[in-house]
Amino acid sequence: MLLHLQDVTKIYPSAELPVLRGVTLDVAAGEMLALTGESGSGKSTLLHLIGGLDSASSGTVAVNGVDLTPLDDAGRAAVRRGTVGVIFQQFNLIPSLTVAGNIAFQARLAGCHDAGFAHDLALRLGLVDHLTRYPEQLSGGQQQRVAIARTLAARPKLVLADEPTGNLDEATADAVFALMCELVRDSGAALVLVTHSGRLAARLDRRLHLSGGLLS
Ligand SMILES: Nc1ncnc2c1ncn2[C@@H]1O[C@H](COP(=O)(O)OP(=O)(O)OP(=O)(O)O)[C@@H](O)[C@H]1O
Repeated sequence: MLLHLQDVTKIYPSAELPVLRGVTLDVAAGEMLALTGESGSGKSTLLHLIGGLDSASSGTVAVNGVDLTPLDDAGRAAVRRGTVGVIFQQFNLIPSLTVAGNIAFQARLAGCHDAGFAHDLALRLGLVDHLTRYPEQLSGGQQQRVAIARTLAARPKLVLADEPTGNLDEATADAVFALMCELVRDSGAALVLVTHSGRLAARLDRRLHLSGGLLS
């Protein structure tokens, strides 16, 4: 199993109640899953645990056969670099790098930069005329397409996307979402998508709902 969560709980030190109360989840290689839930239900928290950006209070989080729970921040980051790609709502591009530099950034960190593959992604995402521009010179939809290219250029086995089209108008969001799904599917990666949109969730293989700290 590419992703395996067993009885995962999360209690923030400053909070009285747990955000996650025993989440168990398996995601197979190549599977595309939507995670929905009310605001504050813990969707981003769960995604952060899967991506190794934070640690669980108890339970097991295993990515590609590696249990993240005993690892420190650096250990989790090492697993993430080689296996997991994250796409955020706010794009999170590096302002001082060009589009080409941003696309290559994560693949370089992961030690797998391939100029031909990066160019191919730029072509499919309609970015070849913008490669020498900087993020601030791009529209929101273009910036998110750069973020998608940057993530996929590192050839992750698992893509985590937190409201990736939440900052875009509906027409742009639909186009970017369709392109993201097509490219993730072609890459063979699995996708865990956090979304408020039932419409977008309906387009994926499987849907799970987070409520009261549990998945159903
Ligand atoms: N670092 C933190 N410290 C303390 N509490 C936190 C922290 N991060 C999140 N929380 C709390 O945990 C709960 C779940 O937050 P989370 O961001 O995971 O929810 P969400 O479902 O992603 O919400 P939204 O849909 O609004 O983005 C919320 O009550 C939030 O206030």
